[in-house]
Amino acid sequence: MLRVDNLSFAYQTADVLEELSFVVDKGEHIAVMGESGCGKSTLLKLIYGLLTPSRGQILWNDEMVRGPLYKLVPGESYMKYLSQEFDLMPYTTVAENISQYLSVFYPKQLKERTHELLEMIEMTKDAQTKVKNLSGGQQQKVALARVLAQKPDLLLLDEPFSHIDNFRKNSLRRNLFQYLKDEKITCLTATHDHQDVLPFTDRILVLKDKALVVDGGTKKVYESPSNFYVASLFGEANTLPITLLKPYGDAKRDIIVYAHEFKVANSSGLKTKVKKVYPMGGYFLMEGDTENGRVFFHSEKELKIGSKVYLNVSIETINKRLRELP
Ligand SMILES: Nc1ncnc2c1ncn2[C@@H]1O[C@H](COP(=O)(O)OP(=O)(O)OP(=O)(O)O)[C@@H](O)[C@H]1O
Repeated sequence: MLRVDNLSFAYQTADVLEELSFVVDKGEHIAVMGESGCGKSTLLKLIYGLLTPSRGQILWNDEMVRGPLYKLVPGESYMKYLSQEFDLMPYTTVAENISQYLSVFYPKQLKERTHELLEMIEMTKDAQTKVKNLSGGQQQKVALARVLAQKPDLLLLDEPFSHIDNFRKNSLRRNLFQYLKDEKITCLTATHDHQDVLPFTDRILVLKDKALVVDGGTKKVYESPSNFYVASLFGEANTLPITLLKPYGDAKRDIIVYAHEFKVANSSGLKTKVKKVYPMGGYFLMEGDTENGRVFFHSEKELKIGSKVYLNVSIETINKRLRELP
């Protein structure tokens, strides 16, 4: 179990994290989310022991994680950290990079393990290619395989798929997170991409203004975001006075509606004038004007700029959001 207690950290004089406390159970998958610069990477570096907390402590199975003031070589053997810089050996092969930390005294196991990881990252054909000749996305996959080689108990991933194309990203995510679940490897993933989060994590930590503002189950955080900042981590969201959607509602309350939760109708609902159209492949993201200001919504059909439509939200969604309001 990972325990973070009252953790604070400052670079020189600038405070980055203040009094964070949370616990992660063995085998849990956690997403660390928040706007750029909110301290996601810093938190992972603190947990890995690359930085020393200003206050508070980090414990893994009741053992204190030692920062660089106490250890010459940072990091504990039971954990691995995949940073945004891949830190590979460019002039050696993919297979050599992956097996770098495996024991040469067990050549059979070394070969099998390397092959298993090459299969996971779908790069068996590139085993003998030198890393310097790989693309950024391929290097990121090799770096990922390398941190898995020794089967860590705790894995810290910083934007692990940021360089990988969508086509391969999806299968890599499925392979990786299934493997981590099967092996009961605890994992914290810092990410901006909700597609890394919704299908694969158990819980979400949201950072804002140096603090941990949300610690909750993934489904709950997504379905009942506590505010607009949290909802925006999952895509286009809107904040609307409840009266615009439900005439008998409490006039002072706003609710959050994701763009995909609106249903477009020809009459009755929130009157909206179409302003902009963004083709998204399977649907159109629309920007519209209402009496309350700008609104984002999805439409299956391309709507004409300047046309008037009416937006509706299901009563289940409204009730769900109202229940969760403080
Ligand atoms: N080595 C450093 N020295 C001084 N300030 C730093 C250093 N590294 C990061 N910072 C600052 O600390 C804050 C948190 O940075 P961090 O990289 O942890 O954010 P992040 O949430 O991971 O951002 P991103 O999503 O863009 O990767 C930022 O304001 C950043 O400018």
